[in-house]
Amino acid sequence: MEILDVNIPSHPYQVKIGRNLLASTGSLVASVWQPRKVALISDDNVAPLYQEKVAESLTKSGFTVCAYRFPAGEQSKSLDVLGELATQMTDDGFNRDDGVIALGGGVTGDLAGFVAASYMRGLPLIQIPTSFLAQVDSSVGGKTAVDLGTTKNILGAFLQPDLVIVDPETLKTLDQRDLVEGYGEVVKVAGLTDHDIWSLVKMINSPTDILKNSEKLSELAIKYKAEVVEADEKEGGLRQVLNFGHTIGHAVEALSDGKLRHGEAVAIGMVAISQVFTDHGLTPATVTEQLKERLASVNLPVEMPSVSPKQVLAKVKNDKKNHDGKLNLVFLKEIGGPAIKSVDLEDVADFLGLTSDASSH
Ligand SMILES: O=C(O)C(=O)C[C@@H](O)[C@H](O)[C@H](O)COP(=O)(O)O
Ligand SMILES: [Zn+2]
Repeated sequence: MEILDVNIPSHPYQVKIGRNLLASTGSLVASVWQPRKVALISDDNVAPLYQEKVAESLTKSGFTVCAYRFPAGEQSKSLDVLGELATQMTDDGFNRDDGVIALGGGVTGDLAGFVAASYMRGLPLIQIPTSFLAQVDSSVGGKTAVDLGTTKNILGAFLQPDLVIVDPETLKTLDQRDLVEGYGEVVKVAGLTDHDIWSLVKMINSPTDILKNSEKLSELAIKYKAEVVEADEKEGGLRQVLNFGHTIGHAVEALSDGKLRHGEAVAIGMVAISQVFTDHGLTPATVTEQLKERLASVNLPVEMPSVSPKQVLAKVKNDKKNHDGKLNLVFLKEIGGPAIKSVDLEDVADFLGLTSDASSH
């Protein structure tokens, strides 16, 4: 088992990575929590695969498990589903002595995380990510949220988990598209940091390669993310780099009406923003080409879908990285060299080339 420390000063915790760790969930959870009642939250894809096994292990270690499930998909990251889960927890008598465990992919982590953050103003949380996207990115760092209509992650809270358990065996049950979308976030980290992870990414050319290297990729991606959130937990500065590709990515994801997965939209968003900065002479063309080539090598989408630039612009202007009338855009000066450019909101359309419905990047 690999143990990574996330040394956030106010809330340090560990990420434990190892094959078949799900079977030992009870003892792992017991290493950070006294026996208590736990809300074990999964979607209806993951619940039939792992909920019983995890519940059994927790019960053996003295926990009382209430297993809840919700319909799979981004549309469940909603206030309605949040309310349904909280209602079940109220019916089952949950209070502040209890805890929430998110068992599933990115949607589950964000949703169950926000249930934990908001129920009685905060219950402790443990993340057990079962998708590649959640393992390499969303389970670490404490972002929790739901969407409002097509506006992504607009209601949420920072709640660091007490423990993250990563079992790479769960990736074997993912369909190819789910595996590959998570890899979009890995390429993001590789672009931001270079070093070992970019060297490994350069050798990956198929979903099989992703699966073979998933453990090492998770370890490297989580190590980098831990360093960033240790330095800037609440995204006041450095953490914004983790949003590389997300400004345009979130916009096209929201406008795709469920057709694009998060990691796919981020792949499109990284190439689009990188091309913008290449056009402005701030990102070398070779960097944009390399990003595009690495993403396309596993069949991630890299071209903007046909969406109205006006609609993209409206979404982009609503971005969380918008401060004091300026939008902070993350770009790469080189592989491993992220930077942030603040652009006045009134200049964003010109800067991004989103000026008319006839043109888009
Ligand atoms: O953890 C972060 O910080 C990130 O930005 C990671 C992103 O990959 C992730 O998609 C995050 O949830 C986006 O957050 P948001 O603040 O842009 O909603
Ligand atoms: Zn993301």
